[in-house]
Amino acid sequence: MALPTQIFIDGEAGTTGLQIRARLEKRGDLEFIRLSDEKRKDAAARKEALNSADIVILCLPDDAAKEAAALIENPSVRVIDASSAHRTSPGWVYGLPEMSKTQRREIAGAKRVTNPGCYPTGAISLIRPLVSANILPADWPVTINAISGYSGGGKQMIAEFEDKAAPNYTEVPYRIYAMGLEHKHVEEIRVNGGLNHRPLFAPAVGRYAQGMIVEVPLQLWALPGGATVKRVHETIADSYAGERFVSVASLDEAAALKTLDPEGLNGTNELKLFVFGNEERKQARLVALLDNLGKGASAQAVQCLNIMLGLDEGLGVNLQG
Ligand SMILES: NC(=O)C1=CN([C@@H]2O[C@H](COP(=O)(O)OP(=O)(O)OC[C@H]3O[C@@H](n4cnc5c(N)ncnc54)[C@H](OP(=O)(O)O)[C@@H]3O)[C@@H](O)[C@H]2O)C=CC1
Ligand SMILES: CC(=O)N[C@@H](CCC(=O)OP(=O)(O)O)C(=O)O
Repeated sequence: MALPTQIFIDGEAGTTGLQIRARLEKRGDLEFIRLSDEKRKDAAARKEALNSADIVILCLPDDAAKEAAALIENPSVRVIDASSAHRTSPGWVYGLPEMSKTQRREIAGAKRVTNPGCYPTGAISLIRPLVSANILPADWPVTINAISGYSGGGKQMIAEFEDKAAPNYTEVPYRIYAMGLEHKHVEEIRVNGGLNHRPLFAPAVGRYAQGMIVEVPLQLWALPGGATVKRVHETIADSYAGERFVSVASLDEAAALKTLDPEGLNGTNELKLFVFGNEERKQARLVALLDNLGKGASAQAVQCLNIMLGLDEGLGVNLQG
């Protein structure tokens, strides 16, 4: 019988780390290297753990994730980084398996996998198939609107919204942010979406813990080639046919919806895409629904881990061959 895979989650006490741990806890094929509370930020203890694991999962702020990656000297250690430190770095494979027909295989063989950002998971999944099909020119000035639950900001933002004793405690119901147009996800979306120009990204956070909606509005009449709602939907749906964790609502299902709840997929690794459109007006709203801590972080990291371990995702894809 094969020995259990040794896993070290650096940052296990944080929002993403805790959820990864909870998802993996009962697995008999894995064993965990853990540091005591006093040692979890001790560089020497972390270095030893980082170099003893088969697979390390980094659930740290960006600077600490860069530091952790640099501490790894053992060439057999494989890494999944949940932070945004390496999202567009050379030598790191982007951990969104459904992004292209070859991505799953690249993840399976990778030593360094960068887990996608929560907003980029939704945005790239909507944009990339349309750019690949030449419906959306790579030069198009894309806009992305989004709302996330406050757990997207990690322990600090959770305290801001939940802990009345926190210095910055707030009861605000909704707020926009990143008005300086320098959000850390923009370049990641541009590169993996296949765009030539930085999309205009308008995120917001709401007074609820978890779940997000990412939206790309499109004036179809302005697109060269004059795409229809039907063609946009078909193109996106075809891209994810047969995928276990990404689904595309039919146009009828989308048309029947009066509202959409950002918490609808909480606790899952699912991503659901919608094309809301009006053929006569030649306008569409492309929408992605996901859990920022599920497909947007922890559950996605577990999916990458499974692919790296060569485990069957139920898709009939042979990654070992
Ligand atoms: N929350 C989300 O929706 C998503 C988060 N991510 C990314 O995942 C990463 C973790 O985020 P999140 O879990 O939300 O953040 P948290 O702030 O909840 O957790 C970060 C953890 O890292 C620990 N930590 C900080 N510095 C060090 C260090 N030098 N050595 C060891 N441990 C350290 C913190 O310790 P302490 O407990 O003492 O503060 C904390 O436990 C971030 O890069 C984030 O951008 C990615 C996708 C979505
Ligand atoms: C609501 C909120 O603040 N969300 C965070 C993004 C979530 C996150 O941690 O992003 P990564 O996936 O890149 O690590 C933000 O906008 O900075």
